Amino acid sequence: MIELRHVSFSYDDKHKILDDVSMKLGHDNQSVIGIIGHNGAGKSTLFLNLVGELKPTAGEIFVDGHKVEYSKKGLRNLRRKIGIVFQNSDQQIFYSIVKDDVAFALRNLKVSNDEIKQRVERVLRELDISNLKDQPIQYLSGGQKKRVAIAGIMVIGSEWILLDEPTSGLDPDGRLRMKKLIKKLIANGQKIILSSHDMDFMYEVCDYFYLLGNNRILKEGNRENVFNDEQLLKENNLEQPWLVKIHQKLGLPLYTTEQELFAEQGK
Ligand SMILES: Nc1ncnc2c1ncn2[C@@H]1O[C@H](COP(=O)(O)OP(=O)(O)OP(=O)(O)O)[C@@H](O)[C@H]1O
Repeated sequence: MIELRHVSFSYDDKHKILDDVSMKLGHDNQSVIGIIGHNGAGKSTLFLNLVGELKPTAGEIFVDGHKVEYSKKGLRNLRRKIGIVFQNSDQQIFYSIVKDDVAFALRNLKVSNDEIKQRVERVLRELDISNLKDQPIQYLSGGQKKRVAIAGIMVIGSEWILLDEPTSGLDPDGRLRMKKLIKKLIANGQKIILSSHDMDFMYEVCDYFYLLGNNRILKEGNRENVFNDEQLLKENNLEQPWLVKIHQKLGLPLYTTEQELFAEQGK
């Protein structure tokens, strides 16, 4: 579990971006946790605090009961536990060739060359991008770059993976692949924290939600709890997922996926 105790964060002295935020991420064995909130609500800032790229200006973060230490060693340990895939894949490209880039973190963690080769090949296969192995990253499409960035995190095998806007810039096929990938990661025993403005995607994929707004957690809970509150979503510039709209407006049961709806209603 990742626990935030009274965490505050500001980039400057004037504005608090996170103000006394307490969370117990994964407290009830949730495997995909969604962070939602309007533009500028502080989702990315929260993520950067979770991976130790930013240090809370007040409060503390605990991972599996251990307080996060901001020493070199403490941060190295944290990176083995929590990996992040940034919204903009270009932010995490370190080498020009795909296989070297994916191997980057493992080299830093002093993993042997043989093991690096094996792990990189396995992850590229899992992501269906083995054919890109020797390609220069600069010539890849946005969706392909995203998969390379994810490979670079998956290869570490960290327990937690943070995905900041994983569907931005993806076409419907890319979005579907992302859903499948998340399922695969969960099946591997990994846990995901997701942030996205794509409410339909979030609704379907996550099993617990935090709504961030006014620098605080305004609401947390399961699908039903969070997405049935139309007013709160509106106040936070968030759209209700279409499956929730048809539930509320047409009186249909609250389905989790489109497949579930069509299977039930088509009977
Ligand atoms: N490096 C920075 N220096 C100063 N202010 C920053 C910095 N990064 C973000 N901010 C500010 O912090 C606030 C929260 O930004 P953040 O990127 O965390 O929000 P977000 O919820 O991820 O937004 P979005 O949905 O648009 O991605 C915004 O007001 C933003 O302008």
